[in-house]
Amino acid sequence: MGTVSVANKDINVSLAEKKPRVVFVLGGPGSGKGTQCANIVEHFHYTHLSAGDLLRAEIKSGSENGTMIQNMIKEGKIVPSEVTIKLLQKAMLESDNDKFLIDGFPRNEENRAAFEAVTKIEPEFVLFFNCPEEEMEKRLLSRNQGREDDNIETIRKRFNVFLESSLPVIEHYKAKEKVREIEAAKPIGEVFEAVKVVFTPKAEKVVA
Ligand SMILES: Nc1ncnc2c1ncn2[C@@H]1O[C@H](COP(=O)(O)OP(=O)(O)OP(=O)(O)O)[C@@H](O)[C@H]1O
Ligand SMILES: Nc1ccn([C@@H]2O[C@H](COP(=O)(O)O)[C@@H](O)[C@H]2O)c(=O)n1
Ligand SMILES: [Mg+2]
Repeated sequence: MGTVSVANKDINVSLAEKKPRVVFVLGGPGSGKGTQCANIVEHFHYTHLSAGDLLRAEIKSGSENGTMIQNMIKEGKIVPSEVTIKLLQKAMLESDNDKFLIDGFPRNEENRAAFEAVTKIEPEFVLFFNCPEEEMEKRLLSRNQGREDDNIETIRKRFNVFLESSLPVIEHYKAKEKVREIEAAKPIGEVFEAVKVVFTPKAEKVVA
């Protein structure tokens, strides 16, 4: 695998030439996407790109888009695709890896269509953490990571956005038979056992 570095201005090596393998990781707020991605990275050597984390880093960097992004996150709204896709493209180009977990993206139809049009990348599959709202709410209210959107008012807005805008994206991929659904309202270790089955190549699966 060739090293791709935006810092070295190696602009001739495009994302298309790199041909990254992408898994979209979706699920409601607090369903455990970030927690399980950390386990997948450790066991299956993917690079984890959380769209939310990239947007929060952009705010901290003092970027010209920072205030707009911060306001959108506080309201639980989806940031324009152009901004998020640029951050994802940059992160993929800067990585030496060619396998990516894209967590929390695409969040709506605009995200999905724009990513496909700009990058020409189709996900290998979509990992969907299905979790009841009641459980997600409990987890978010005790997350304690100082996130400005982990308050009950914003959490309710995020749940609405998930139902109205993100579930249709999951339906889109279900129609293409690309969704691998995981029951996420179980202890972290049990959820990961189900995740492992999805990521383990068929030939390696032991028949009991
Ligand atoms: N299976 C689980 N059982 C109990 N708690 C969990 C489980 N998975 C994650 N958590 C906890 O719930 C909180 C939310 O998890 P996490 O940050 O992974 O969710 P997320 O889907 O990435 O949420 P968001 O969309 O808000 O970023 C964390 O405090 C995490 O430790
Ligand atoms: N594709 C995305 C992903 C996230 N956002 C904004 O960030 C917030 C937090 O995202 P998490 O995945 O960390 O929960 C989210 O509520 C959105 O405001 C986005 O705009 N587009
Ligand atoms: Mg997360």
